[in-house]
Amino acid sequence: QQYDGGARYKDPRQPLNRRIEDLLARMTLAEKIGQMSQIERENATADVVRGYFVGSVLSGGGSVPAPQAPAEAWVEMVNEMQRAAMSTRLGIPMLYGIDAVHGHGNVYKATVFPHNVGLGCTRDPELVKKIGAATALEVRATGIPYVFAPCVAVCRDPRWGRCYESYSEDPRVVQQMTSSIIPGLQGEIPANGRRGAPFVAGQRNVAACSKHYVGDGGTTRGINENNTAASFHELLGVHMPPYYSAVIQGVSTVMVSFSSWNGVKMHANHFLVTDFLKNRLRFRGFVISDWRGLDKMTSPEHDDYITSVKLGILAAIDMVMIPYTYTEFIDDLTALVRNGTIPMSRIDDAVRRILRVKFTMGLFEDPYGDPSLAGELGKPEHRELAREAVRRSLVLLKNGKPGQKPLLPLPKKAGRILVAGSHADNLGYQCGGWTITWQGLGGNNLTAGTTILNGIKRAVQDHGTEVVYSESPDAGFVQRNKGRFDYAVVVVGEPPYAESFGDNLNLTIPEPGPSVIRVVCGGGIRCAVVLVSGRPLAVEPYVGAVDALVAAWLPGTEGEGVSDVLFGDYGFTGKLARTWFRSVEQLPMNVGDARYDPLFPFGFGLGLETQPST
Ligand SMILES: O=[N+]([O-])c1ccc(O[C@@H]2O[C@@H](CO)[C@H](O)[C@H](S[C@@H]3O[C@H](CO)[C@@H](O)[C@H](O)[C@H]3O)[C@@H]2O)cc1
Repeated sequence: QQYDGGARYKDPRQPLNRRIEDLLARMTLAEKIGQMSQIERENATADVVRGYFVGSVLSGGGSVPAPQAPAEAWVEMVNEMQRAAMSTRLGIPMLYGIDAVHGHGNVYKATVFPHNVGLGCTRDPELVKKIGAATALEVRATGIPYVFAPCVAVCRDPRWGRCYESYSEDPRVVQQMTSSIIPGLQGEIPANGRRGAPFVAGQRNVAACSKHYVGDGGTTRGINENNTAASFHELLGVHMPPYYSAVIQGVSTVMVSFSSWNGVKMHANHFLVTDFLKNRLRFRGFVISDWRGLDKMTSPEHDDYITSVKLGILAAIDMVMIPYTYTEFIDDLTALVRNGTIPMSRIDDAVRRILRVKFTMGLFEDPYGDPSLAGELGKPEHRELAREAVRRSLVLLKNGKPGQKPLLPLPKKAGRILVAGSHADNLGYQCGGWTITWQGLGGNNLTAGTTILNGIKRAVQDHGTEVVYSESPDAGFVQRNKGRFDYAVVVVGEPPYAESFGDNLNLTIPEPGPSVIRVVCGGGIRCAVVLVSGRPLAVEPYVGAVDALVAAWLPGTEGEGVSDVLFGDYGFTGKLARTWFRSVEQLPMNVGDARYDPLFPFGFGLGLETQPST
């Protein structure tokens, strides 16, 4: 059927399902399988996008058009690929996806918000919704309409390298944040919206992706991509609740986990993907695999690949993230359909879901990035929001030794103060993984932001206080000068990491952190220790020696949020969203467990009122 602008599916006045069915009926098998293929941007030349009818392109962690690429370069890159997609016979726009783990973290000069482990401590859904909206604007500033966020993992063991991507060990906190970040990213679903239907409000919002379905945070000893041994009841009670919330909020896509449930790979789990997510929860967006998720179904990886393709597509994965081996995937899936192993009805279900998301989000009407949004990237209002999130995420674990007055809030007016530690003046360390590169970086040149030391200096600059910074002062220095310092701030913690590179069985504070704590705090200077980490660490050996202890998590680019609270311009309001263990031998140990003997329990956090600046 024609309308004045061409085929019915191109007419935005047509009902959604009529557009979907009209387009589907026109598509060849090659065009359908192309829609199910997501390739890495490195391979997405115009010829490949056009020749394989590619439906989606992604940036893997750290995959950028050029180092320190500005928003305009991102928009041009995405639009060039889109022009190729729009030039195909049916002109189906491609969907560009990227991670937004803590803001638009891959992108130079984007606002980097606190990682989820800190946001969970705010217990502030409205704040998290605003972060979603700001993130959507920064992602759109680069011409991208789709993010692989939020991670809605319920991390049950801090030995997991991705625990910082999880809001909490408590599914209710994760649900609360999920129900906020998704409408922040996608926009609020309409009151009369169809349950489970994907929703994106407009061109200042992005399609979201709740991940990694399901049980990614429950693996044995927190081993990344490993097995989650749990009864169906426990899976439903601990790991599934955030997906109820995500579907209710109209999440557009769900990403399947690399992990297994009771020995069955999630990427091959028909019961949980089809029977439960699609049929029981009525999820009507599309299910996407993780990076090379079909390859990783077997050990060794990619062994008997065509069987993995069969199992994954029949489990009901709809779009496959095949960064590099897209020709093999396309050939294998084509063969499986041609020989009847995979029915065309399964392919049509996948393509309907993909088209439903693309039509709903207006991608056919607005396929290209909007250069006028470039100013949204890293804009001051977003940085102020991030600074507020840092303030609200800090958790005060100790303040004052027995019989002594509390150290915090620190007086701005002091003769001389010492700032020490590897994380005091290191923007990369305070951002953590998934920042500019997949694994994150050290140093202060990776992007724009303010370090914790910057914040301390600015806080005291008008009060005649001298700030002495020494990353790793030796005992002699401290002994010679201890009488000259009113107090010290010691900032230590973990270096950046992502995924399996962060798996850690001992969870000790990495050196030189403990040494600096011992030298400074044990050297007779009153000290506040600020811990920059993606999770609770083994701090019991040091708690007695310090005057104050603050969990800052991974605060991101706005380090002044830490000094705002250290000096009392704002109070401490954060509450632990994770149990703080005494010893790793206790793990896993979560709130509600019969055996529960934490150093600091779930929900703990000392309060501290603000004080007039002195
Ligand atoms: O050199 N090595 O050793 C190495 C190892 C593993 C790699 O594998 C790859 O590295 C990353 C960067 O290339 C990719 O982002 C993914 S991660 C995956 O990708 C999705 C899209 O980014 C995210 O939404 C998911 O949440 C996440 O689980 C993969 O792990 C790459 C290199």
